[in-house]
Order: sequence, then C-alpha cells, then structure tokens
Amino acid sequence: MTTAASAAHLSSLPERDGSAARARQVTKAYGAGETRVTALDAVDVDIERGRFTAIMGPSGSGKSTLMHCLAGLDAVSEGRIWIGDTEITGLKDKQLTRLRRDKIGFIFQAFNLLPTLNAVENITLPMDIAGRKPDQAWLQQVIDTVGLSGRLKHRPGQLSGGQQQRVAVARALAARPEIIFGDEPTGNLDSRSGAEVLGFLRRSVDELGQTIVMVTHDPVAAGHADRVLFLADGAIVDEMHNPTADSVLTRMRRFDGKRTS
Ligand SMILES: Nc1ncnc2c1ncn2[C@@H]1O[C@H](COP(=O)(O)OP(=O)(O)OP(=O)(O)O)[C@@H](O)[C@H]1O
Repeated sequence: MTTAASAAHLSSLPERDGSAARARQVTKAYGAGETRVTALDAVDVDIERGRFTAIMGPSGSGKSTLMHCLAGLDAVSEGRIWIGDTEITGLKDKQLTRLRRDKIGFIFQAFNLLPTLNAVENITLPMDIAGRKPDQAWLQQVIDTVGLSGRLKHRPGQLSGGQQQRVAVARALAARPEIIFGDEPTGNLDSRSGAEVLGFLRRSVDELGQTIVMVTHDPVAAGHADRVLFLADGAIVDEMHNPTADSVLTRMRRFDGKRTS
C-alpha cells in the first residue's frame, strides 16, 4: 500500500459493521536457522465487533504473539492484519503509533498507572497526551460503568488492586477505541476483584458496545466472554460460543491430556 493510500485509510471513519480486527494467513517466526520458532502458523481470524473474545491455549501456544500482532505491537513475518478497515501490516512506525493511539485501548496485567496522578487524571492521560478533549458525558458514563465515582481523587497507591485495574479499564474505554486488547487483565487480582473487573468488561461490551479481546489462562475469566478461541502450536484449533467456566475447563483438559499422553 502506498503512503498516500494509507493516510487516506487512516483519516476515514471506522467501519461500524464487519470485523473490528482481522488476520489473514498470519505467520510469526522468531529467530532463524536452528533456533527458529514459529509462534503463529498461517492464522486466519475475525474479531467480531461489539463482542467479547477470549484467547486461550497452553503455555507457548502463541496467545500473546497473536494479540501483539493484532494490536500492531509486533510485526508479522507473513500475512495481513486489519484494525477495522485499516490494514496495519505495511504501515510505517509513525502511522502505526497514531493508529494505536487513536483506535486501540490496552489493559495489561500490571495496571501501568502513573503513581503521581489521581484516578481521573490517569483515565484521561492518553487523551491529554494526544491533545484530545475528553467527551465529558461519555467519561461520566465510563466512570459510572466501572464504579469509580467515589474514588476519582485517589492516587493508585490509595486504591486496591481491583480498583486500580478498574482505573485501567476506564482509561482504555475513555478514548472510545475501536477495540480493546487485554493481556491477562485479571492475572494479578484475587478472585473477587478479578470477577468485578470481568463484570465491568462485560458491561462495557453489553452497555457501551465496546469490542474486547482478552488473553487469559483462566477458564473463569474466559467464561465471561462471548466466544473463546483456542490456540495450540501457533494455530487456532477450536472455538466456543457462549462459553461457561466449566465448558472451557473441559476443553482445556483435552490439551493437558494430549501433552501428558
Ligand atoms: N521474543 C521472542 N523470541 C523468541 N521466541 C519467542 C519470543 N516471544 C515468544 N516466543 C516463542 O513463541 C512461542 C509463542 O509464545 P507466546 O508468548 O505467544 O505464547 P503464549 O501462549 O502467550 O504463552 P504463555 O501462556 O506462556 O504466556 C513460544 O514458543 C515462545 O517461546
């Protein structure tokens, strides 16, 4: 794609129907020669808009690599990726940085909040950096959805782990990204706080129409999703709609059985 064509794509409005993200024949290899590892092997995937998708699979199956490639944090070796109707494979670094800033939200296992800023300052920080004014009505709706109204002036050190992750969820939602990627977003939380944060992610999909993709090891977390993609050896080997923690656990046990047999 030429630079002019890419720029035209970037300035176009996000497509409201179709996929929020798409991968076609994506292969990602690390290293070369004898140390070469194929982390993703010709993966095709469509991430549905306004839905909550979980990515699961055994350790080393390629979950984080798939998420990083879809989010434009890591370059693919082969294949093509789109966020909305913008193809990100082939974008120059500057265009990719702008696209990530404008269209993608991230929630990581470590909450990544700035300790010197209070909750609301952390939530609006990405928009402040981008020179964008927050939409106050939307911001209020997001803050209400994640239940932070009484904690806005608190600094991260004055908040529990679950509350800090709720700030990180609100920060991701506040800019109305096309898609939010979460890498083990409840991995550092006790089960009660984890359940709360998952409940807020669920509400942001149901009530705010957000699209979320989450990598997780936890069948209970995956049970909050609409759809679970199962990876093994760098390929999507199965998927499940309307999962429950039990159905996901049963599916994951088949991987364990395969590994130990
Ligand atoms: N930077 C890298 N350099 C070399 N190999 C890598 C790199 N990152 C990942 N890999 C390899 O690619 C494969 C997939 O890794 P990835 O982290 O995507 O798996 P995962 O399913 O997220 O694993 P986990 O559940 O343990 O976090 C693994 O074999 C891993 O060792």
